[in-house]
Amino acid sequence: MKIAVVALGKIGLPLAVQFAETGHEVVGVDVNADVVATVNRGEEPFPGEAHLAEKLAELVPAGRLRATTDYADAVPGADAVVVVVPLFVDEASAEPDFGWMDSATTSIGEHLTRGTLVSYETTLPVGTTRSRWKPMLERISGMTEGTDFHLVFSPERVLTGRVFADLRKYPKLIGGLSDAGAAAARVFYESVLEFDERPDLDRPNGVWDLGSVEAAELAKLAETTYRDVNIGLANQFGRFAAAHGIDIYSVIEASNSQPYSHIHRPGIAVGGHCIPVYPRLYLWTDPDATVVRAAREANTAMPAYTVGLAGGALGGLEGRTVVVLGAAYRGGVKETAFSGVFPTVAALTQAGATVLVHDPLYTADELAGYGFTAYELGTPVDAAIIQADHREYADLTPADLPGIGVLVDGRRITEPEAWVGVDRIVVGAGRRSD
Ligand SMILES: NC(=O)C1=CN([C@@H]2O[C@H](COP(=O)(O)OP(=O)(O)OC[C@H]3O[C@@H](n4cnc5c(N)ncnc54)[C@H](O)[C@@H]3O)[C@@H](O)[C@H]2O)C=CC1
Ligand SMILES: CC(=O)N[C@H]1[C@@H](OP(=O)(O)OP(=O)(O)OC[C@H]2O[C@@H](n3ccc(=O)[nH]c3=O)[C@H](O)[C@@H]2O)O[C@H](C(=O)O)[C@@H](O)[C@@H]1O
Repeated sequence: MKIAVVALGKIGLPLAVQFAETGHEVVGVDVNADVVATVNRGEEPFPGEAHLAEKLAELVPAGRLRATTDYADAVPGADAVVVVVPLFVDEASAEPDFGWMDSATTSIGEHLTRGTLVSYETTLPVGTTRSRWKPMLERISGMTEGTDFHLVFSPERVLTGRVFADLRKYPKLIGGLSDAGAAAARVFYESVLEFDERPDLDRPNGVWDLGSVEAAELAKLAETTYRDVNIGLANQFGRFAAAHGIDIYSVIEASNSQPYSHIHRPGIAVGGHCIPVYPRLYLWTDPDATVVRAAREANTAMPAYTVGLAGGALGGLEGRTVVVLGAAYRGGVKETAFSGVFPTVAALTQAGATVLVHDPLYTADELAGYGFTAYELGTPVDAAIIQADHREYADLTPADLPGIGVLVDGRRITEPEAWVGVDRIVVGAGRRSD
């Protein structure tokens, strides 16, 4: 098969590699010429994805995978076009911003030929595939979906950093506009993916046809909104527990020892371009979903609450020097989309603190690009707030942060024994040391 993968980002590039590894001819299209050039050298454009570097170094020189900025070089004659261009939510209006996706869809439509399966994998509001992509592709290509080409939605559910393992582990959900489209998608995904056995599932692991594009769209929004709502609940429990001298982590461990409880972890922020965003895509079509809205509010309140913990312990933040540890939205990922670093720095600055930011994955110049002043370990500070659970932060000691009086651990990754003599506060557990 000839396959085009549209967007060689943190998801699209590993997908292109996966498809090439299963013996197909794969061309990746990206508008970023630097990304294309890097891939064509057989190198990875971003760090952190397990096995990506070695797979690229093998597949690209062997001519099994290449990249281009030119849709005309990738889409015509393709058996399948897989689209993973990001969709954004406009911060001010809370409306989805389809800009990048519309542009990609226009380019695909201009070069689409008969017999191609087009599969959108980007997370979408329910109804988008049918009401937006179908008419757009038909108008631009001059062809008819269902007879000339097939259009399906198949959400991508993998976690960055372990994409290749997750592709084997999770059922591949699909939804078509017709039975024939769904059948074509099944044939395609069964030929490019291999699935681990999952005795824990009621159905065999593999391609799961959900019967409609809308059901497949909702499945992705449901699982991610569930995560946000669950974390929102954990954050409310955590705030209550800390106020009552209870360690929520031991409570959650106890509650989750029974099979019907899966309470997530409280923390300083819910970041990334997925979990904080998808509930808003869901709310866009179901504005009455009060549970979803309340969880969003509970989670967005956490950075200011966490800064308040530091301020309370220091007796005010005016004139204090505070370092925020972690610019990334979670540990081990070089990504700042909706990261808790932004509201945390804003709240500290507003309270009059001098704010520094540290992240092992970012250079001082990169941090300056966000308007942050970089912090070097070993420089005196009054307080530190752990924002991202980078592994390195578990090993920090007060000697790394000379003068530190207060540590607010927003991710509960430090051990109390290492912080004797420092006022250590864990979000969700307060000052308890057990
Ligand atoms: N990052 C994640 O953890 C996950 C993301 N997803 C889905 O994958 C989508 C993509 O996410 P990432 O790969 O992380 O994004 P990314 O930000 O890593 O990469 C996006 C790429 O799209 C390219 N691009 C923009 N406009 C384009 C166009 N018109 N034509 C071709 N390429 C274009 C950019 O140059 C960039 O290389 C997300 O919106 C989400 O729906 C799904 C599961 C996990
Ligand atoms: C494990 C999982 O299901 N992940 C899905 C998710 O991945 P992502 O990279 O966003 O990470 P993740 O969800 O762990 O953390 C988000 C934030 O919550 C915070 N977080 C997390 C867990 C918790 O208990 N508490 C908490 O505060 C955490 O600190 C972060 O700030 O979104 C992807 C996507 O839809 O595109 C899915 O494909 C993935 O399967």
